[in-house]
Amino acid sequence: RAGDGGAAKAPLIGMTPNAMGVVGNRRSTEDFEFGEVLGEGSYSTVTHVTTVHPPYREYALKVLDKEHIKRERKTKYVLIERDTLKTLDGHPGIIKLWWTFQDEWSLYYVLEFAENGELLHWIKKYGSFDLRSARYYLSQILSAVAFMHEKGVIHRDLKPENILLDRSMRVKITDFGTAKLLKQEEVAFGASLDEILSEGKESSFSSDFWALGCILFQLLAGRPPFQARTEYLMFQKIIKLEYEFPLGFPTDAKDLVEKLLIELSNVPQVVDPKARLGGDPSNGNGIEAVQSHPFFTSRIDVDARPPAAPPKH
Ligand SMILES: NC(=O)c1nn(CC2CCNCC2)c2c1CCc1cnc(N=C3C=CCC=C3)nc1-2
Repeated sequence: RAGDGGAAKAPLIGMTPNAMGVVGNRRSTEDFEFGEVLGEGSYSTVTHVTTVHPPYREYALKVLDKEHIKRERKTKYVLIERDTLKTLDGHPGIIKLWWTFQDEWSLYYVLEFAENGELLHWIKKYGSFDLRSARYYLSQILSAVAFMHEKGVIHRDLKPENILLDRSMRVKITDFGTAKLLKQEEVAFGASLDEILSEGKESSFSSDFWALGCILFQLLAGRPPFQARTEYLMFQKIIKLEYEFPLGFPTDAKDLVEKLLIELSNVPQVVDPKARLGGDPSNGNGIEAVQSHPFFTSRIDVDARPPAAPPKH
């Protein structure tokens, strides 16, 4: 480090803030040992990596192919994901983007590693969750969604595949490549924002609430509410609200699912987005209405525990 005065100005050796403003001292793939591939997209691959220098840390390294991004005109989505993760930095329920770097061929996102993978894996492993476990997971997902919406981010693809679990089985939401990041002035609109957005139903906050209803159903039923052989048949079931609760589905959970799964349907009495739980923030029917629902607040007698942290894969 430089002498008097210089120390304050001289950057730490080998440590410079990147575009994220995050000081990362891993500037190339040489700094990582590559492990298993965790997931692949049309222009990216996510791999479990460990730093080769101490302190040894595990990350999920997302490698994005520059040529493919340009060819497929995906630059906008790449930037939305980066900016969204930067905007959401700091919430424990959202995968953290530690830093980024690039080389001639690729962009690299150094992301938090969620050791226990997808929530969907554990729903399939256990068949379905008990009420206490469903509340454990849904309350963490809701906390992350509340934070996202407060920051003007709509995920738009919330599902058990994109809800990851860390080594302590804590929720870590990922995959913001299709998220909508509202401009500051749009976020400033606050309560009336949802109405502006609900013209384009696919991009309003309510699409995340719909997803919460589907996730809660799946946690307790062990299957999604809507299943069909084709997308067209699926869409028909959704707009007609054609789904059935299995016998024994808990009452409070049933009520919450019914109140969340009314947004995208065209059932006459619910065309108004305000009819949906969470759909009218200006009248106290915002995300707080979901958080204060009896599903989260009523006593559960069953002394069930969320799935214990499982043995390593
Ligand atoms: N698209 C991504 O950004 C992404 N994709 N994955 C793996 C996907 C596998 C299919 N379902 C969605 C996620 C990740 C991330 C973020 C960062 C991230 C962090 N930890 C894990 N962990 C996993 C552990 C075991 C199996 C799968 C993923 N995965 C990811």
